Amino acid sequence: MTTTVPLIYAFPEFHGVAEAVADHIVAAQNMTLYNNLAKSSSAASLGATARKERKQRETRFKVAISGGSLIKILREGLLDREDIEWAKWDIYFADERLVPFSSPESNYGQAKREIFDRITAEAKPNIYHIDEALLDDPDECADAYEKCLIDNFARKDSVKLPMFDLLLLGCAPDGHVASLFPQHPTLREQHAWCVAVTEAPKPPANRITLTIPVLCHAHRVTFVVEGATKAPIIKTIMERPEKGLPSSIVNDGAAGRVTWFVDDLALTDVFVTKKKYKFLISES
Ligand SMILES: O=C(O)[C@H](O)[C@@H](O)[C@H](O)[C@H](O)COP(=O)(O)O
Repeated sequence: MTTTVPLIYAFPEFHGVAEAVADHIVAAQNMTLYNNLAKSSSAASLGATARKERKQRETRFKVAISGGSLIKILREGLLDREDIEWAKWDIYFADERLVPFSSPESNYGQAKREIFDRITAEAKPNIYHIDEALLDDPDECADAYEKCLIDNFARKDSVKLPMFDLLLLGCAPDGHVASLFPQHPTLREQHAWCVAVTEAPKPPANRITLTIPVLCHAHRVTFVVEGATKAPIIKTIMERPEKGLPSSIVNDGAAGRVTWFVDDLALTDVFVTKKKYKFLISES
């Protein structure tokens, strides 16, 4: 297993993190839209229709988000900003809990109430959520969501894995990421883009999740982690990658493309060894 020096954005006081995460997201948005525009304009060999289609597809910012406390941080950081081009965003879910959207447990439901419904921009982002009619059939639900990804990431153009421009992920105290749980068989999935999770150790038991290959293939992966309850797991992820926790697998698998936004409390246990880390924003 490779050892990498994690990039950690560390905050002595967490109230600044929503803004810092938002700055990071806007930088990623601008870079993606600018680069993709340049790329699609130079695709001169394509026919006019193909060029138009490709341009429409490529000049979008493709983001996947997980649930939990991340949603509130995104709401705090993103809603008041004017430099977010919501109309060019395609928002997917890294995982979803199979409960009605009206439930407080629903990732889409929470994101809708906290963020999507409050976007004042005239042009809204495209939101890709699960099919609520398939809640009782986890496999069908996962297959349908994978089909949605295939349609939008054009597997027919021999795309082997979808490449999100940005993943925004939380990390749970047990080290699970999206809905990939430690030692759960879904962790070993190598081919599917999206799978059903049943008997999840954290309720609700039924979920769907993007798989490790998809998470590790993203252009940029961002973890946002706060609170003292996360301190032990942050230490384990940073210092014991051989334990193979889901978050460690993504941290290693996307090495060089991963950034962590971690508050002071969650860093308590690694501060003693902080010289090992590259702190981009440190204690000043
Ligand atoms: O649906 C889920 O369970 C989430 O997507 C999950 O992966 C979440 O990101 C972590 O559990 C962290 O959640 P907290 O930030 O709320 O601790």
